[in-house]
Amino acid sequence: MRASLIQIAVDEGESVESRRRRMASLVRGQAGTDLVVLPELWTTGAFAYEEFGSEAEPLEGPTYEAMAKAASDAGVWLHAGSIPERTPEGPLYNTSLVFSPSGDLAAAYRKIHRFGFDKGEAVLMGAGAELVTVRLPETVLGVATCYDLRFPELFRGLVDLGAEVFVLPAGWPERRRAHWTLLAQARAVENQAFVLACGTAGTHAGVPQAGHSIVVDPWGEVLAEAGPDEEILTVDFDPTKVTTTRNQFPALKDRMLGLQPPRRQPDR
Ligand SMILES: O=C(O)CCC(=O)C(=O)O
Repeated sequence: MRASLIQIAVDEGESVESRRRRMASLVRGQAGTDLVVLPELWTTGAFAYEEFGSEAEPLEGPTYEAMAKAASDAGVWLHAGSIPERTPEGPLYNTSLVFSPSGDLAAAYRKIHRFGFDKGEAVLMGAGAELVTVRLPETVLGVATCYDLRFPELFRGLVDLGAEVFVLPAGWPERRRAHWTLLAQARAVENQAFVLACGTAGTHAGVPQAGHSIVVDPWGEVLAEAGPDEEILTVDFDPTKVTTTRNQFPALKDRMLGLQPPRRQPDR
């Protein structure tokens, strides 16, 4: 399979509309690739909290329309990164969209772990509650977003649903780039799965972005890594390596489920 991760720069100097047009054209340029992956919240920037409300769109809004068309023009599976989704019932969500090569929506995933502790996304957006996988002809994708990378139990849940390739759009800050690389490799090794993690470049809301989108194989080896600037990272990988790795080193079969807390010792 061939995958392309489009690490676009999200800078304040460019309007959302211009970046959306530019992204659609970059996706159209990926014809011949099987799977294209975009970053988290690339219309506004993941740290542009003040833009979330004004730039939020319904699920089938302008980004959906532009990306559905770009996927079908290029004939690719497109993980279109995420949008700030406005819902009729009120809350915003950080929602990822996955399109099939005919431009149909194959899946939508609302980010489960919101970043910011007591501010930013954590207070402005609602939490998703459902794990999402997408079946491609060659493999099964497991979908997660940015801060989710810090929560291994989410990825185990995706493995239990059959995921072999984790696709993770992000807007990871430069300040914690070492964690990004380490956690991407950890999620790959512990789950014996591919990790395709696509971040942004540039600086928005005063937060320099890490870039360094990365593709890791089920043995934890880095197949490709971008630099800090805008870049399209293209990689060829063999999804059957997941089954081979899981058969040759069957650590997942040794999982001990349902571990109990320690029994209380009697007082002496
Ligand atoms: O976990 C981190 O260090 C970064 C997470 C983040 O930036 C996000 O989820 O938007």
